[in-house]
Amino acid sequence: MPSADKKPRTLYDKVFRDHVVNESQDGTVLLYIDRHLVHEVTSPQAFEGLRNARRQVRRPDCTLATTDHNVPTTPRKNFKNVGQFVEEADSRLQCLTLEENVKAFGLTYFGLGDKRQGIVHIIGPEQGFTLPGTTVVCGDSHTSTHGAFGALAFGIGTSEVEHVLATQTLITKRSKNMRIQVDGGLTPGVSSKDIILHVIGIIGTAGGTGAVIEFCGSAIRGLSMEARMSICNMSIEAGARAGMIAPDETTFRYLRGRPLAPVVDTPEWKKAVKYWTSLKSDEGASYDEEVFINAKDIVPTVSWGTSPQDVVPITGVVPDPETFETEAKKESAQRALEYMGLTPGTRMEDIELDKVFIGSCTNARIEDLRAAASIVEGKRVAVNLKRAMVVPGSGLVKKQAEAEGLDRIFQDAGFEWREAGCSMCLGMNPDILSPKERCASTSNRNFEGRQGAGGRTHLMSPVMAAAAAIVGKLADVRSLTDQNAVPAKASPKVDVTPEVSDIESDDDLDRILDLPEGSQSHDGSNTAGSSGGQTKFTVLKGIAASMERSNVDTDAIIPKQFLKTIKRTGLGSALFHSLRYHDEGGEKVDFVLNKEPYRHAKILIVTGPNFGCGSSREHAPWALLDFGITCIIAPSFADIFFNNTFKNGMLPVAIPDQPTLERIAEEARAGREIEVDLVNQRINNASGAKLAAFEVEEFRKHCLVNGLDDIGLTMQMGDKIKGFEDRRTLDTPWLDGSGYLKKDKRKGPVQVEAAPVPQTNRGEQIDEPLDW
Ligand SMILES: CC(C)[C@H](C(=O)O)[C@@H](O)C(=O)O
Ligand code: SF4
Repeated sequence: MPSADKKPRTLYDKVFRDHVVNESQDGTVLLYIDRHLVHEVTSPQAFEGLRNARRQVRRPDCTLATTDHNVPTTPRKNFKNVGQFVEEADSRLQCLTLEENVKAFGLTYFGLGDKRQGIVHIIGPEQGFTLPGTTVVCGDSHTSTHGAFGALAFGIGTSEVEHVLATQTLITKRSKNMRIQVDGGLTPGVSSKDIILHVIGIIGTAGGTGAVIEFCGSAIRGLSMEARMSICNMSIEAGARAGMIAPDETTFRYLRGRPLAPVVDTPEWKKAVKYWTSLKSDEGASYDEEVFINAKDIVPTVSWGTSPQDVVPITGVVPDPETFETEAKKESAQRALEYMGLTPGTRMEDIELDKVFIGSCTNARIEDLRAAASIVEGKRVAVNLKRAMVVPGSGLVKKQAEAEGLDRIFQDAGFEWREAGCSMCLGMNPDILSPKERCASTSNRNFEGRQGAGGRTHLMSPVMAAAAAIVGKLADVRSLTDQNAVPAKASPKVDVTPEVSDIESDDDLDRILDLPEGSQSHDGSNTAGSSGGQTKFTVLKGIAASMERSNVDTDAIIPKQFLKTIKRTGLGSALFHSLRYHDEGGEKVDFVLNKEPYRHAKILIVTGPNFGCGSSREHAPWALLDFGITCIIAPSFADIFFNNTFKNGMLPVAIPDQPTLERIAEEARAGREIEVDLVNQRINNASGAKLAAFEVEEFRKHCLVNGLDDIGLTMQMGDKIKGFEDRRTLDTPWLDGSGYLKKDKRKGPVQVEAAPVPQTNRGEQIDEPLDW
């Protein structure tokens, strides 16, 4: 709740401050988590951890689970159960494991037989589970999506999933504040996906590292909630911890009537709206970084390379690596072009495609499908395409699209119309690209092998993907539509003079509370633990392997096919899989970890920045650990990866000074051992002479040196957490889950058999079978 303190604060500062359970002198914060989304890939090991420690889920009423990554998107007409439906054994095991866990721990679950199932980041907002001013986490990097509501939403690793399940809190630190202001009107054919691709093109995939980005400005204000979600979704591709947009009338209108939002026109709704309206940055709040963009400069944008920052206007050409500033950038562009099978100077519009994918948590909401359908209506998919598919983000999006006849439009044009899931966004399910196949995709990552080993991804907006499907090549949507008008359904609602107003008085609030439905679619008792538990890290001496790469993503550290395990161990042989092995099998002799003495490396030195970017998969540190590497030294790290390493008794050391890092790398290249002394925060050569000093947060060091399990430590703060929860119940009663769980006076919230919610988020009755 707003405090009397007058220091101007940002939106992020406010939401963060409202969730502090405890703050230590070194700035380590125990943060309360309001909403926890769970999926099958990043939760099995967390539930196993709970079982091993005999812990319960603290707040089942604030936890919502679904299955999305592994699920086939084939028709579910004959669906009986997951065991029969999911053919691939590892995928099946992961889905079944989630089902066992949600039953055992009493969680609400939308399984494959439930129309509310879908991609975790689509269903949270759709259900009203995601609310302004909340903290939202999920073992998934695109949790940033939920920031569109003015929530502080971020991805976490599996150890942190376990921590939240057990304690409903996380141990964290304050992030920096970054503001990206986009002003003016968007030109025809340009959508929110183009805004975010443009932004990432400017600030780069490490541009937001360590920061929470607040998106603001008239262009952002003019966007619908769904369009805002696409922007916040990809803040992680900009390296940020989270993305946020201040809630406004558009937000409140979207939330009206959602099953888990406060009921409209009740005192609770009024109280909630009043609080939500206070969630905006104060006049004069300061930011560590600011970027200003004129919306007029944004054109339909596509990616050419293997990083989301590799973007150009569709009217542009494939860039020449020689024009890049540094040797490292030249090399990485060269490598990207080789992988993508592209030649510098080729017009983007001349690039022929094999497949088109419209889907993913970035762009598989109803407005995305409407926009794409408006482009393909009455046309045919180009004959050169092997496949064009539309994968709605949830069962409810699918149902709504069918009610509007969008499925027919797509199918008549030659698209496949599929069931909800992550599908070809990352290919953990049967929807994948074959090697060298080129795909126009509305997803968010174009990393090597992302959509299938050897597959080539071009990122773009739904209307651009639709245009590409019709032309058979990357295409400018503007050439398929009236140049002077935004096609009726082709772009999210854009309002150059947005209807944003400050709420200064009770009259203003009343006006907001009276908002009509509007034109927007309505889509839609813990065992106290003791701390003890992990391997201690004090001094590590050993062989170090050196890699000369930048932006090494977690997909490269451990590709998706290895995420199907339900264990933490056994991933070492798959570490850096595509860098380490040939497609046909057999080791690549040049790769450092295939050479002696580096096969026995205990330390990894990476000379380029932003190691571990992309996905939140804790499988990345698990694979390094299983290989034998417990310390990684690099100029900088992506936030989630950095956190995940500590949770596994590993030490990431940031050495931003390039000459110092080079000195350490030289020792490694010479095959000499190095020594990482955490206690004294020094890196030494084999004979003990100092090569570098390094920084490490006090609390993290304390846990590593003493081998402490932070869940156990947090549980010792049970009283403080309980106190916070009591206050939360008074201040924001709508956050105690009531939608799917009933409360028992003695036991607190307990799970009940899921009865059909009275209404879907679009107002119709649900009559489909529910899982339980
Ligand atoms: C599986 C999950 C950990 C991962 C993520 O965190 O992003 C996935 O959703 C992805 O998009 O790569
Ligand atoms: S990015 Fe792709 S794989 Fe990850 S949650 Fe979104 S749709 Fe699923």
